[in-house]
Amino acid sequence: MRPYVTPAIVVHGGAGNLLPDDPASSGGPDAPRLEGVRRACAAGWRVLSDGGTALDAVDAAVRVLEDDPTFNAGTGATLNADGEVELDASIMDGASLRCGAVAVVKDVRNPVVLARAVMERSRHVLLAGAGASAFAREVGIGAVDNATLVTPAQRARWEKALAGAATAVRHGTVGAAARDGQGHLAAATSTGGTSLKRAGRIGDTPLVGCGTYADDTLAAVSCTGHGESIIRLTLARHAADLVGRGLAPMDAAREAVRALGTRVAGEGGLILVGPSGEVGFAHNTPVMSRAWTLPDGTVEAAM
Ligand SMILES: NC(=O)C[C@H](N)C(=O)O
Repeated sequence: MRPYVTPAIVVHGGAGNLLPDDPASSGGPDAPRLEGVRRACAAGWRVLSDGGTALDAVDAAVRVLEDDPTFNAGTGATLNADGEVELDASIMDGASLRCGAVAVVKDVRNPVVLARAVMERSRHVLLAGAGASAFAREVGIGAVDNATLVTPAQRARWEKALAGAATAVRHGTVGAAARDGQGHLAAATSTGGTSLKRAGRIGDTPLVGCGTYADDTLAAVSCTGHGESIIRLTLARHAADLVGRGLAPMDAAREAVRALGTRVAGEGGLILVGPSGEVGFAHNTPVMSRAWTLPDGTVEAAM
């Protein structure tokens, strides 16, 4: 039996710009984005402190963020060029290296739950589109109308963007990485992708090794930012490898994000947890909302 170690969790609510119409622009500790990542981190911590697994903790934390309309995932996700929500998500267990992912899902409220079902209840790693929806129904995940995932704020942004009035590029994905009391790692990521993306576009989030990676011997990582750049660098695996090569988690996060900028001119950020439970995060965008726990369970948050 492995000795009990102090659990740790870190979550993010996306890297990007702070827009004037962003509720977080009002600043202060209660701004919705900070409040959201704090709540998600606390939800994950509750699972860990009750003796739950890292996998359950990242699942719980990401679900909170998917249900929070402030974030670009689940309800409140950004709209594609056709004005619809198309969701991507993935989850990975660092102990077994099992993983599951879904892409281009239009009718599921919590894509991270479906990604986990792909991991645990199918023979596959990644299901997309109509096939993912059919699988959701098979495992008892109910259908929601696409319109219920669209918030008035995102509809208004979409209309502005179509009219060419929106200038700022905005990313925003959600994710979590955790270590549990047994020392196992897990990570999960969920997104609506990039705004005005072509229908059918798939970003880094559901691609294991790109948007998400977890290996008990390396690190658990969740990425956010320009998906096409992140894919080219297989950023999550790259960051995990840096920890594996001996970099401290914070240094590994910084080095991986530096490479994102210098090698592929990509914008984004990432969070990670190393095997020791030390967390790391970095971004090269103006902001990245994030929250993490201290060993006593206190939640810290920053933009
Ligand atoms: N919001 C994001 O972080 C975007 C996501 N990485 C994607 O490209 O799909």
